[in-house]
Amino acid sequence: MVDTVLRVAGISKRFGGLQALSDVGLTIERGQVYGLIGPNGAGKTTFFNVITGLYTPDSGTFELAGKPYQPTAVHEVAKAGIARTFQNIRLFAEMTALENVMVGRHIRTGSGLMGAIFRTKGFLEEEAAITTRARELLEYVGIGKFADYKARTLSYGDQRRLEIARALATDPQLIALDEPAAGMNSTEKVVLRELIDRIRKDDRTILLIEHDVKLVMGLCDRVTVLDYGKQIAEGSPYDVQRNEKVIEAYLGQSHAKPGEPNPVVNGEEE
Ligand SMILES: Nc1ncnc2c1ncn2[C@@H]1O[C@H](COP(=O)(O)OP(=O)(O)OP(=O)(O)O)[C@@H](O)[C@H]1O
Repeated sequence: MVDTVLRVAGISKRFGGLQALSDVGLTIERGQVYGLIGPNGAGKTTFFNVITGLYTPDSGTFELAGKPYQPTAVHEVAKAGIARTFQNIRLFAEMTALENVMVGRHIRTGSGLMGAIFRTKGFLEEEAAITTRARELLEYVGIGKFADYKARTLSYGDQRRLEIARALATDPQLIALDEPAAGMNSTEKVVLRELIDRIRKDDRTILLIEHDVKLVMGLCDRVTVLDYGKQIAEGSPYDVQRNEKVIEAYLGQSHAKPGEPNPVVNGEEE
């Protein structure tokens, strides 16, 4: 049986005179890594911001794990089951790596403020469970040894992995990664790729915006391509790389000049 995690349809979003998204829709099945690509300014981040409740869309319908949801507030969307990372890393810089992950986990806990103030037995047990889970997740993403380091002291690649651990801590239906490889060197990218592969194998579902086309094509089961806010292709990486409209969209931008290797076809974009 096909198990759909995210189904969105007819998403449009306008900023003043600019149509940033026009009637965009996609369906992501459980266990898929789904890629969202497109030249600069195509609308990828706007799409992420709409489905995660940061921007209010002008139109669109949304369904998460078979239930309609309204992406009206970020915390509601997180509770509903979408966790995300950001293009510009957003960690609590002065908190430790462990504390950053614990913050993510608190979304799924119930002791509340009174429990915290009076340090009830239930609260203390819950905190212990949260700490254990947060440590496990830091190990899982490969930065367990930095649990007690302040987030700001971690390398760029490790901060990105910490963001992923924090997102996983919410036990999401869908984990949305906004350019996870941005600014990484090639060694860090290999490690990231292995991590995303492992997350998928552990039965998670991933939506990925990424500029590194090689990474997208190697990892994703399905890909949607946006250009000027419109969906110009959807399909397997193999088909999308050969789609005329996609090749044109990338050639038409600064990504590659005519006569130079096309990043979509050759998967060489950095
Ligand atoms: N808050 C906003 N207000 C006004 N215009 C916006 C806003 N956010 C995005 N835009 C515009 O919407 C269009 C789509 O931008 P968006 O950031 O979604 O593209 P993108 O595909 O993520 O680009 P990039 O790959 O460069 O990150 C761009 O023309 C951008 O300038």
